Amino acid sequence: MTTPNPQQNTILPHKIIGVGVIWNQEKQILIDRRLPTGSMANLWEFPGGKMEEGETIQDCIVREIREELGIKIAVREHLITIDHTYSHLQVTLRVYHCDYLDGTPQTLECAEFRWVNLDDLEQFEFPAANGQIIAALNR
Ligand SMILES: Nc1nc2c([nH]c(=O)n2[C@H]2C[C@H](O)[C@@H](COP(=O)(O)OP(=O)(O)OP(=O)(O)O)O2)c(=O)[nH]1
Ligand SMILES: [Mg+2]
Repeated sequence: MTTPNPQQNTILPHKIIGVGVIWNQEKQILIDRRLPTGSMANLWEFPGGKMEEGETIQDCIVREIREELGIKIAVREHLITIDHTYSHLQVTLRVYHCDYLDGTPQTLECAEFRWVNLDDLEQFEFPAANGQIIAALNR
């Protein structure tokens, strides 16, 4: 999908991103740090990635979290959907609450990960669109 970019008068790619806010039994949230290469390098994020053809958003979130961290989760209720335009990409972040089920997180496709309390999220540097996710979690 593409969308006009009024700032540059060009066409930007548009990606649907499945994003999981993964809760453990201690009411902590799993965040990961993006790799030092590629777009938005080194920023913290909620695990997830691009939806592929033929999969549901729930399939996408389960798959991405298995690929990036090697853990099993269950996708629960929708939290928020955010449209955001970066300089190189337009994203629709479809964010769902998830329950941690099984497995020890590993840095398969991320630089590091951490279980954090909701109140501690503000200490980490996230992409610009994530301010709305954190605000929704605090409502
Ligand atoms: N997973 C995730 N992506 C986010 C968040 N906030 C945010 O702006 N994004 C953006 C960054 C990226 O442009 C896009 C996610 O795409 P990605 O590059 O991680 O996609 P992917 O995991 O499928 O990785 P790849 O195979 O394309 O390398 O969404 C967030 O909290 N979590
Ligand atoms: Mg990803």
